[in-house]
Amino acid sequence: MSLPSSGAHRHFIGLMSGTSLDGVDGVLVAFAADGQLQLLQHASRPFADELRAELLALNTAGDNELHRSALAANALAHVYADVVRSLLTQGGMAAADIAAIGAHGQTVRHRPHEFDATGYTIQLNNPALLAELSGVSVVADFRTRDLAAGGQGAPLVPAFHRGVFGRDDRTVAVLNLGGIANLSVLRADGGVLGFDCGPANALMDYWCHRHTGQWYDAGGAWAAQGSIDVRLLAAMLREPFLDLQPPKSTGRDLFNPSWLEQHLALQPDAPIQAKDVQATLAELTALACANDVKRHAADAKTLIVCGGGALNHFLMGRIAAHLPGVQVESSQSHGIDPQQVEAAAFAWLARQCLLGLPGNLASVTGAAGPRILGAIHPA
Ligand SMILES: Nc1ncnc2c1ncn2[C@@H]1O[C@H](COP(=O)(O)OP(=O)(O)OP(=O)(O)O)[C@@H](O)[C@H]1O
Ligand SMILES: CC(=O)N[C@H]1[C@@H]2OC[C@@H](O2)[C@@H](O)[C@@H]1O[C@H](C)C(=O)O
Repeated sequence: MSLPSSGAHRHFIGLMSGTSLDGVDGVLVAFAADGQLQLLQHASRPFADELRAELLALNTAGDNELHRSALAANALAHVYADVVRSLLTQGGMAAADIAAIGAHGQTVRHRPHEFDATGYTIQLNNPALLAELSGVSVVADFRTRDLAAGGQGAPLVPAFHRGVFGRDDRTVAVLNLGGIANLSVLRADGGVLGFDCGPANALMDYWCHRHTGQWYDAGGAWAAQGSIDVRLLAAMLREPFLDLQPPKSTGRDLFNPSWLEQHLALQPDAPIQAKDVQATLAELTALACANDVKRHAADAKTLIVCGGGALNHFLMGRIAAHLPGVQVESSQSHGIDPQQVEAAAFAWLARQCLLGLPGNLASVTGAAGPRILGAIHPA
C-alpha cells in the first residue's frame, strides 16, 4: 500500500466504532519511510449489551442526554483503552513506541448544514481519558473541521482508499458496508469522488436482532431464505436521499428503525414475513449501492468491498447480480481484512494530523478546501 509518508512517526493505532454499533475495531500499523503502510495487529471488542443499548438510545432525543452522553463517552474510552492494551501486548510494544492513536469516537448525530449554515456532527469520545489510560497521544474529533469549512464531515475514508486501492491505469470503486454504505470512486488521474449511498447493516442488524435475537445475519443466511418483497422495495427506493447528488452523507438520523417501521406500516398487504423483510433490506442496500456505481463509476471494472457487510454472502451476491461485468470482491483479496480498513484509515488520519497534512478531500466532502483534521491530546 503506497501512502504519503515523510518517514517520521512510524507506529500508529487506529480505533473505529462505527454506525453498526457492534463494537470497536483497532489496528496497530507501521508507516515506512517509502510510504508503505503495514498492518501489524488487529484487535476488536464487542460492546457490552448495556453500552450498545445506551449508545443506540443516544442516537435519538431522550432524557438527560448531556449527562448520559458524558458517561457513555467515558465507558467508550475504557473499551478503546482495552483494545489499545491488546494491540500493544500482541505487538510486543510499549505506549512510548506509538506516535498517536486515531480515535474516531461514536457518532450519535450527523446533521451537516441543517438548522443553520453549519449544522453539527457529534462523535461521543473522551480522548483526554484515553490518553490518560493508555499513555499515548490521542487524535480525535476528525469531522468537525471539515463541517466548519462547509463540508459534510463524511465520508473521510476515500483519501485513504485512494492511497491503498487506487490505480493509475484504471478507475477503481471501493464500497464500505458498515452501518451505512459509502462509495469511493478512485480515478486513474488521482481524482476522487466519495459519498454515502444509504443504509447497510444498521437496518439489517435491527431487524435481525428483533426477530432472531442475533445481532447480525451471519453470512446473510437468514436473508437468503427470504423472498424480496417488490412493493416494499420500491417504496424504500423512493427515499429522496438515494437520488441526491453528492456531496452527501447520512446516518442513523435518517436510516433508523422508525424509517423502516413507517415503510412497513404503509404496506397494503398482510404483514410481510420477517425473513422476507430481511431479504428486502439486503436488496435495498445492494440496489442503492449498485445504482451509485453505475451512476458515478460506470467505467470501473472492479468493486472492492470492505466493512463487515463484505462477510454477508447474500448481500455480496445481490450486489454482483446488479453489476454484470464488474468484479465484486472483498478487500481481503487485496491484502486487507475488510473489518480493518476503517480503523487503518483513522491511524492514517491521525498521522496526517501530526504531520500537519490535510485529511479531507474537498472533492468528496464539499469543503471549501483541504483541512488538517483532528484535535491532539498529548500523552
Ligand atoms: N459474518 C458476518 N456476516 C454478515 N454480516 C456481518 C458479519 N460480520 C460482521 N457483519 C456485519 O458487519 C457489521 C459491522 O461492520 P463494520 O465494523 O464495518 O461497521 P461499522 O464500522 O460499525 O460501520 P460504519 O462503516 O457505518 O462506520 C455488523 O454489525 C454486521 O452487520
Ligand atoms: C458521521 C459518520 O460517522 N459517518 C460514517 C458512517 O459510517 C459509514 C458512513 O456513514 C461514512 O460516511 C462514515 O464513516 C466512515 C469511516 C468515513 O468517514 O469515511
